[in-house]
Amino acid sequence: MGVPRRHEAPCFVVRPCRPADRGPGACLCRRFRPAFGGPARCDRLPADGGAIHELRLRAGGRGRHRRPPRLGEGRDEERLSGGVRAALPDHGGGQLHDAAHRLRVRRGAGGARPRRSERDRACGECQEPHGPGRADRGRGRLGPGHARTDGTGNHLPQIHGRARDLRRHRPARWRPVALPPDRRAVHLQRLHRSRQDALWLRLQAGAARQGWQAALSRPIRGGEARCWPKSPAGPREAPHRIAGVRVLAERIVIASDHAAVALKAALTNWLRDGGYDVEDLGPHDMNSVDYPDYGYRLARVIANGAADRGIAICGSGIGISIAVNREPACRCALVSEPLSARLAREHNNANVIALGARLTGEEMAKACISAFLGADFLGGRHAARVDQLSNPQLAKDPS
Ligand SMILES: O=C[C@H](O)[C@H](O)[C@H](O)COP(=O)(O)O
Repeated sequence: MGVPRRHEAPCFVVRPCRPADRGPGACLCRRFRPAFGGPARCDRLPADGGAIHELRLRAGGRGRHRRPPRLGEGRDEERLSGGVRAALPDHGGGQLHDAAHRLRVRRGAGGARPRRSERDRACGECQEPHGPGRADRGRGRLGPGHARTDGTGNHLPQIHGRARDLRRHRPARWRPVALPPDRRAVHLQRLHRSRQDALWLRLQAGAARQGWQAALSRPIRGGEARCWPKSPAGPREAPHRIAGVRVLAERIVIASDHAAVALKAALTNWLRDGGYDVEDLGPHDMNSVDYPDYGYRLARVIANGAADRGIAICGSGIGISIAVNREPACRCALVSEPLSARLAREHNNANVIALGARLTGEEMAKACISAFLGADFLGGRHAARVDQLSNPQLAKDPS
C-alpha cells in the first residue's frame, strides 16, 4: 500500500485506553475530544496484545473534501495522519512494517509542521541537526524532529516520518523488542504513559509479527544516537528510550551452579524464544562448581550496568542469592512463587531473582520470572527504603 495522498488520508487520533475506559466491545472514553466528528470505536488488539484497546477516530468528511487534521487540534492527543493502521485486527495487524505509512507524531499542541529551516537547525543540546532536512534528503523522510526534553533531562525527539524509516534510523541502543506473548499485554498496559509510548506500542506490536527484530541490529544512521541518553541519572537509571519511546526489551543475565544447569538452559531458551537478550554466564556442564563464583560473576555484570536484570539459580537458591547480595548494586530476592517475585520488583526494586532448582519446578520458575520481569518498581514510600539498602549509612537507628 502506498502512501495515501494527503487529502485522502484517513485521520486518526489514537491513544491506548486506560483501564477505566474499557468496556465490553465499546470504548467508554469520555476524555477524548475528536478533532472533528466521527464515531469512536475501541479496537482490541489480537490475542497476544489483547489487553490493549485503541481508540480510533476516523475524521469526518469524505474523499477529497475531507479536511486533514491540523497539528494542535484534538487537544493534547497524539495525531497520526496518513493511514497508520498499526496492529489493529481489522487490518490484519503488522502492516505497519511494510506499508509506506507516514507517521507524524507531535507531543502536545504542537502547532504547524516546522519549516525546513527549523528542522535543519541544530539541536540546542547536542548541536546536531535532527530534522529530516538536507542531510536526509533522498534517504526517506525520516527523522526524529527537533528534540525536546521531558523535564528530567531525557531527550524526547519528536518523530515524524515513515515507520520504516523510523526503525532504520534507530539509535544504537535499540534492541530487539519481542516479548513472550503472555508478557506483551502486561508491558503494553504499562506503556500508555505517553503518546510516544503508544506509538512504539504499535510499532512493536506490528514488528513482533513481522520478525524485523533482525533489522534493528543494523548499524545506526542518523542523528538520534547522539542524543541518547541525556538523563542526568545516567544510562543505568534512565529508562531505555527510543526517540522518546520506552523500549521493552531488557538485557538479562542468568547464572547458576552445577545443580541448576538444566533449569538454567530451559529458562534461557524460553526467554530467548520470547525475544529477550539473554546472556548465560555459566556453568555449561554439570561438573561441580562453587555457587559464589557464579553469583559474583552475575553481580558484577549487573553492577557495571551491562545487564538490566539477573536470574541466579542454585540448588536451593539460598547460596547464590547470598553471593549476589554481597554486591551493593544488586538487590537479589530468593523467590519460589510469583507473588513474591512481583513484590520483589514493586517494593524492593530487586534487579535479580534467585531460584532453587531443587525446590522449584520449571513451570513455577517461569511464572516467577514472568512476574518479576512484568513488574515495575512502585517508588514512593519504597524508594527511601531501597536507598537504604544500598547505603546503610542512610538507615536510622530505630531505638
Ligand atoms: O545454596 C547452595 C545451593 O543449594 C547449592 O546448589 C548446593 O549447596 C550444592 O550442593 P551439592 O554440592 O551437594 O550439589
